[in-house]
Amino acid sequence: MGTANMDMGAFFRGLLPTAVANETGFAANDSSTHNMHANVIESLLPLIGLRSFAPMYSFIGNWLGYDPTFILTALGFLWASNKVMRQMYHLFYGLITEHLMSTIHISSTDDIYLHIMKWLAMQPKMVNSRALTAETVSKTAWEDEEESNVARDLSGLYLNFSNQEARAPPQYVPALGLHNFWWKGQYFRLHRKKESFLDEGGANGISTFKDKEDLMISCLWRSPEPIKQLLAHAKQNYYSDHQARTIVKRPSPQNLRRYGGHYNWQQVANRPVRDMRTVVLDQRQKLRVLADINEYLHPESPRWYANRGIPLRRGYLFHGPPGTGKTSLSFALAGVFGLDIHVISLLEPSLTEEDLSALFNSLPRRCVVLLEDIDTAGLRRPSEELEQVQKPKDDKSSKDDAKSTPNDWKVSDLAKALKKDTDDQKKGISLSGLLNAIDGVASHEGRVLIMTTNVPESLDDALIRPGRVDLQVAFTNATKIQAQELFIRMYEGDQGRPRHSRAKQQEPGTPMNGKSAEAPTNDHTTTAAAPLAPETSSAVASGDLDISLDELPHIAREFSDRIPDGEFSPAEIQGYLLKRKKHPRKALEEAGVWAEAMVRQKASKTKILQVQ
Ligand SMILES: Nc1ncnc2c1ncn2[C@@H]1O[C@H](COP(=O)(O)OP(=O)(O)OP(=O)(O)O)[C@@H](O)[C@H]1O
Repeated sequence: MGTANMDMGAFFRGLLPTAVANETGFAANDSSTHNMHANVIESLLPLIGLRSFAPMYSFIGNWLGYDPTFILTALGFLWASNKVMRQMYHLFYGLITEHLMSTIHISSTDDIYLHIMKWLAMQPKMVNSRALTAETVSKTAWEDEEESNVARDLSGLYLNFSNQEARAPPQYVPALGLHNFWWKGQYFRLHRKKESFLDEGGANGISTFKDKEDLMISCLWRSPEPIKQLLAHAKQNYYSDHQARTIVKRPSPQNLRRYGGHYNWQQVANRPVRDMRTVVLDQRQKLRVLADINEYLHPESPRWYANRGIPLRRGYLFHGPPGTGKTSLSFALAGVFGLDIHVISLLEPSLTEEDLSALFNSLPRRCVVLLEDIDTAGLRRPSEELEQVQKPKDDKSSKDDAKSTPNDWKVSDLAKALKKDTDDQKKGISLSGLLNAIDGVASHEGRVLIMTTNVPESLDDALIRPGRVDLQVAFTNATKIQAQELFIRMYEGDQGRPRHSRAKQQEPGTPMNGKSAEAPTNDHTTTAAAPLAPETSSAVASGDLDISLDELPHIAREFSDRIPDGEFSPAEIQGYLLKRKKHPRKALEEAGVWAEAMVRQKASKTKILQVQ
């Protein structure tokens, strides 16, 4: 017991090194002091439940041959110094962060978040970080792709994209947590963190937890200037090819729109700019619109308008039959002025008048707003129009209805009644709602508003009065000159390697290679099965045509002679040419037959094409 007491004293000296700092020696000679310690320890042991350790402690001491107090003292010292170091580190770090570092916070709901994440994904330095998040990269149809990356099927004739996902490497971005990186010789710290928040009033009014991410970028500098430079650089990088692209935005889904602001619009496409030359339209009309928008967007315009008390807005009405180029011109205009295009269709069922105002309210300073189908505002819903169209066809049934007594009941009556009920509930955008959005308080000044319609006559005068519509552009079915231009546009781009030598050897009007006009004109026509074979990649890629460059204007003129004036929309002519996109001569030869068949089809109002 005495030994145990003595050992326990040593044990406590180890546990409480500061308290026993002046005590030295495992076996103290001073027995009175020793006894006093022993008593104190003996009385403390039951309190701290260490009595059971006493035998083990003496056993370890005997086994080691020296007092375990030294080990415990050393461990205690390490633990304490670790604590002190940590505290000092935090203190030091806190002081540096507070006085020598600057931080900029970025919310994942802001576009800057996209800019910086795209830039980070492109930084090999960050990719070398040991904590990364891998992301699947989905490419758009417009992104360049090497032909050698595309596989073919076993026959070698058809392209095969079954392995395209496997070939696309993931993209790596810094994972959640702290990262350090250097840019332009400057140290940056990136803290990526995620927070959950309770989203009240989610879908069907059910509250759900949602994630929100934040980025904190800090630099070792007393001003955030280096971070601002970094963000500006990331933004520039993000928009590096913006000049050659048009960003298309549409209203976000309803559940996102209720967050307002930035959430109202979502990018749906980022496509190459549409060249103005590819829109076939009367040259004077085109130039007039271009000049008008150019003047309106001039930096001097806001002051000019303000000085005269005129609201800074400009509206355009593009009207004409379907497929005549209204949307195409809008996109080409957005491309010319480097503006994003915000497309709203008034036929969208979930769009309310409040939404429309909110959408106009959250437009950027300069942009093109394309309001499609404005004739549907405040007018009959399309379903009702359909009913009207169907009525003459249903004459027989209406006669039957007349014969039937009021007591006769049909299932179709119930269906009609139910449909009317839902249509009444779904009122859509009223005319006043649309006018409010266009020029009410919510309207954003500075934007280019383009409204399109197929039925200008049905528009309310209020909608097209000056101030709301400042310039009207009429689109018509293709004239002969436009058909000729469409023909040239279709084939000139692919004139990369015209077969001058081969073409020159031909008699004018003689099909290539001496084959009949009906025979496919690529080089795989020697076998009976060849007409079914697709054009091989080399033929498609090289742009080989069955005519020469010099012949194109002449053939285009001949083609336009075979197309009746103002009968077909540019979209119809384009569709015809697209089916013969490597065979302008064939397109010329078959044009007459196609035009006749189309005229017949239109006259008979059938939707089934006899010739395509
Ligand atoms: N004037 C034109 N010049 C060049 N291409 C045209 C022209 N008109 C139509 N097209 C082609 O036809 C297709 C449909 O054109 P677009 O969508 O611009 O017609 P739209 O008048 O807006 O039709 P809708 O009234 O049905 O919306 C596009 O592929 C476009 O390239």
